[in-house]
Amino acid sequence: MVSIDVWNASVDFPIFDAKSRSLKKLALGKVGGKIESEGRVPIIEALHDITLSLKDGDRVGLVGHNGAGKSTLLRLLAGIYEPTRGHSRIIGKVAPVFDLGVGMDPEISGYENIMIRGLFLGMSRKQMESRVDDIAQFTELGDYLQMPLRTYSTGMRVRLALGVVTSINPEILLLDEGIGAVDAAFMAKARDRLKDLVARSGLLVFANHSDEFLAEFCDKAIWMDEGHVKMFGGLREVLTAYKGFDPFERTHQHDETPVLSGNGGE
Ligand SMILES: Nc1ncnc2c1ncn2[C@@H]1O[C@H](COP(=O)(O)OP(=O)(O)OP(=O)(O)O)[C@@H](O)[C@H]1O
Repeated sequence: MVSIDVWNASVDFPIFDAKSRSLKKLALGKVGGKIESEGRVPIIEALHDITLSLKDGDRVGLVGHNGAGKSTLLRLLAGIYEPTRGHSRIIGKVAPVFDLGVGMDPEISGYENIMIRGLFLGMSRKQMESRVDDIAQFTELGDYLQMPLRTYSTGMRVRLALGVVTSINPEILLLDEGIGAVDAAFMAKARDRLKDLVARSGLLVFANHSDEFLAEFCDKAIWMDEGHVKMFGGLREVLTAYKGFDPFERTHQHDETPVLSGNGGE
């Protein structure tokens, strides 16, 4: 059984090359973590005193303003960052999908990149060999798959990356935004694969600014604010508190299917 537990965890980033004058300006800003500048080296407190318990079957959306700590929290949950203070325990194999381009080599072909990216996400060579035709077909990239990745457009790269990501069998799936940049028809196709991917994942944490995406994949949510967990609960309850209105309200009485009234909280 997979699980992630975090106890009173904080993540600090000391900034050795910051200028004190620009720091004063930053202190007036609304976004970002808390900046402590009393010592000689300013420290950004990206996460502060986080306690969380996630278990098998959890489908958790992650919301919050820019710089609230969502990406840093995902990296803590992935075991990429160790807590500066506090503890974390991750049971299960993590597939971190933070940047669709990570693990891709521009100089090798699309086919070779499918293999490399799959291995990077924890699959074996054999598993990837059995999936490569299906992935190739999904991407609709045809002969381009034999060309080096550097010849691809942004949308073509995303197609390739989405093909690989949606083919894996993750125990713990951590998704950061960036699942965009493809045309609408392809996105509709990718959504079905994403749904299947989430269904076979043990545990999902998904940072996204779109209510629609969150409603499709998650039933719980964490609201991050200035490095703190401001709220952790049911998706609807958390989104309502975060946005100041209920995004599912219009359909509540007559229909269980949510019709959403807007995107993002920013
Ligand atoms: N590598 C780093 N070095 C220094 N500070 C960092 C680093 N990564 C994040 N931070 C700081 O930590 C805080 C949280 O950033 P994080 O990227 O986790 O926010 P986020 O909620 O994912 O934001 P966004 O929605 O804009 O992507 C911010 O104040 C940011 O400046």
